Amino acid sequence: MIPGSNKDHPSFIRSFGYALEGFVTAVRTERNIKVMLALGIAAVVVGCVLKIDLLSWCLVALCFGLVIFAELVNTAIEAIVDLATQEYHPLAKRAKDIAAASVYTLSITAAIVGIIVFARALGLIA
Ligand SMILES: Nc1ncnc2c1ncn2[C@@H]1O[C@H](COP(=O)(O)OP(=O)(O)OP(=O)(O)O)[C@@H](O)[C@H]1O
Repeated sequence: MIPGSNKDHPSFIRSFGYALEGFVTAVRTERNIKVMLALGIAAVVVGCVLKIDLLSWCLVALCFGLVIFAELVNTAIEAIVDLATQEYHPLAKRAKDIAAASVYTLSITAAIVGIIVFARALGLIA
């Protein structure tokens, strides 16, 4: 039986375990998540080197988390679409393209925030 399909929902710890499993699977199978994690780690290193302030750390953490979140949701949507059809379908294309667009929208936003945060830390902007 699929866990959670009856009235006995999995415990919090077991649910967290499934979520962790999902995260590990996504990191193992999706190149984009690896790239985003590497960029996030790079941002943390640059933040340490430039000694950015607390609010800037909050912005870096928020952007990092949101981009990873979007990529995870995008990966889940891709899996659902592939489960629904292995054939070419305009709606499958629409769903995957829009899900991918959400990741790029957030990535570009995070890049702009990162440029502003680090440019300010370097004294390039007030
Ligand atoms: N069943 C389908 N029907 C129509 N178009 C599809 C279908 N599956 C994929 N596509 C098209 O191919 C593109 C790439 O799909 P794919 O599933 O390979 O995602 P991906 O390139 O692995 O995405 P990501 O890089 O985020 O992992 C989609 O954005 C969509 O335009």
